[in-house]
Amino acid sequence: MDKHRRWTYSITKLVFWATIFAGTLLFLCFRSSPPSHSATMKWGSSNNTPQWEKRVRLSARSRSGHLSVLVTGAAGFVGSHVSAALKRRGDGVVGLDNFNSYYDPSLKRARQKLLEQKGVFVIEGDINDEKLLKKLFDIVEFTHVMHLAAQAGVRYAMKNPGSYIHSNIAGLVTLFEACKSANPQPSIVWASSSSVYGLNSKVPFSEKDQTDQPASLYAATKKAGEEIAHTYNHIYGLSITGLRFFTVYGPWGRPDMAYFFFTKNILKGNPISVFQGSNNKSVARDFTYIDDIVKGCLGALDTAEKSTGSGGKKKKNAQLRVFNLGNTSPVPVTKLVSILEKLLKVKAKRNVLPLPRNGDVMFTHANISYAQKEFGYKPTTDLQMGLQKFVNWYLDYYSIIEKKNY
Ligand SMILES: O=C(O)[C@H]1O[C@H](OP(=O)(O)OP(=O)(O)OC[C@H]2O[C@@H](n3ccc(=O)[nH]c3=O)[C@H](O)[C@@H]2O)[C@H](O)[C@@H](O)[C@@H]1O
Repeated sequence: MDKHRRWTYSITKLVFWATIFAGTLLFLCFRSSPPSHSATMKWGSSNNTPQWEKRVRLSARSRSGHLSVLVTGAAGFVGSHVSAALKRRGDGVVGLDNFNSYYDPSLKRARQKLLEQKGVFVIEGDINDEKLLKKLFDIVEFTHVMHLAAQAGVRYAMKNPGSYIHSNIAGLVTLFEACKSANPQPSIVWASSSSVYGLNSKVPFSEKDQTDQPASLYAATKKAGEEIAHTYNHIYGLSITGLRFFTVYGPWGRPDMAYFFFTKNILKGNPISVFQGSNNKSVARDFTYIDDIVKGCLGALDTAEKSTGSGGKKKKNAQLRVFNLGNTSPVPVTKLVSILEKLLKVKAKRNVLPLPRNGDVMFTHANISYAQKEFGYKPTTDLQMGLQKFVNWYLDYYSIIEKKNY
């Protein structure tokens, strides 16, 4: 072999092995990168691609005559249940959630996984992200927005007030801005809270009652949200419905809520703090089961009129509503604990403490006649039955063997 041929042979060999090496590397990269349906797909320049857009469109596609809904807070407790229910009946659903760590994000990921199996794409992104919202409204003509993303919890507001402003005020405004500029404008249904009744003592709570004495920053941000809704309805013709949820509980619930962490602590043999008012008065809540809340959310969506604005301008007056979604029968927290003890077959170690002045109110009690009249809202699950379903889920989800020491 002459010198020139040897040289060419070596180069060819080098190119051959370099190609094999690069090919292997590429193969390994693609194999280890998440598949397109991965639950961890995050919004950002790397996936703001035609493929990402296709997934959004596919998820938003509804059966003919059905709704196309953007659900914010879709990996949350109420959001995941509502998203699943909408998808089940043929509506198109795109979810949005920032997966923050206010409570265990692995529970949010598990909800997301379930939704993805049902064909609901949940985008990881924040409602404060204007660009993302604009992009979503550019890709899909959403008929409705179900806005459930929020910083929840009444007591946590003293620890992290900024998070309430970020999500419940700034986030709400960013979302309303995107909705008012969208063409067509969607109708909006969003989660307010029973906490807006604050120190109200007239029972049962009616939507007509005054709500100007919030007892927590959380309540104040929800009340502010109702006022902001009024503004966007008035100026831009957005159709907006606020739903005042009353202490929603059930399977896949929020670990920061009392019924949830009571269950955890009772099972672990840890003490629980049961709050009590002055003169040994029991604190009570109008606990409302998740399936009843979902029916209320769907009823509100189905009776929402269209927004009337376009190009950011109002054409005529649009619908503005607020509904209580409660159970109409308050139950003392002491009774909640007794039901849990029976269901878990474990005696709770109760520490009775005076109701702290950190946002809690003595009782809540919903008058639901308006929601009943407008969309036939009628809760059917009492606390005993609802907690039974929650406990079944809890034991299954956390794979805990029931203790037999009651
Ligand atoms: O419906 C509402 O408006 C609100 O309902 C719940 O707020 P809350 O009713 O305070 O629910 P929990 O935190 O689960 O408390 C339930 C009851 O247990 C009591 N509690 C709570 C914690 C505790 O350690 N001990 C205790 O006795 C509370 O005083 C309250 O009466 C949610 O956490 C809020 O996000 C929601 O907006």
